Amino acid sequence: MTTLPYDPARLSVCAADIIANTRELAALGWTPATSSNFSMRLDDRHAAITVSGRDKGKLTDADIMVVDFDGQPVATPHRPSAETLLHTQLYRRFPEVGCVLHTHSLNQTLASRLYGGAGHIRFEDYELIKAFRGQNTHQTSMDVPVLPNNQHIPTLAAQVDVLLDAGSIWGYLINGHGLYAWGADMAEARRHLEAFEFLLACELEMRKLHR
Ligand SMILES: CSC[C@@H](O)[C@@H](O)C(=O)COP(=O)(O)O
Ligand SMILES: [Zn+2]
Repeated sequence: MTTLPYDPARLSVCAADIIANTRELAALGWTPATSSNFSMRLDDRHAAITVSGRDKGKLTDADIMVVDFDGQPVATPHRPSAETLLHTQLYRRFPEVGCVLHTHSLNQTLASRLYGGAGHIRFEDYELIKAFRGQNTHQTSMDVPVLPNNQHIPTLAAQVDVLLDAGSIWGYLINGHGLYAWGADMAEARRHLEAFEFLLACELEMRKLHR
């Protein structure tokens, strides 16, 4: 009998959490056409992550695999998400990060295109800013970075590292692509993801209203 380098019971719990949440996010239309990827920390060297190319609205246990923090598959023949390094860099850097969620909603994609030139989108004086960990007033502003898209994920990851060096953030947009958000656990990452989505929708509506 081979011993796995991670706790299979923890993998089962994380897989169930990822599957349930991903199904809800897919039902909202935030994961079109097999896009998006999701992960949870298993321990200080491993994460559970979605297998590449799967329909994120119909995931089963067979669609969740394990990678190490170099992004390499562990004890599985499956291919991990093409964007695995964008997940593992967060687990590697921040021991407190327990979950990373990446979606491609219409609002996220549109906002990334409209604000890609500026390089960020600013949320100011919204009550929902308090949904982010560490924020306790609406009387503040928060800049969400927008990175240029890149099919070479190590290059993208290096750009994200520069952002992470510059200050505390809970997510970023990639131009024409989507949003990455994270948190201590699934509940916090989901809260952050939903707050980003709502605030991006507000900014897009404000533009339509010419405010
Ligand atoms: C199907 S287009 C979207 C992909 O290129 C990618 O951006 C994505 O989010 C999903 O890739 P995946 O490899 O399934 O994790
Ligand atoms: Zn993507």
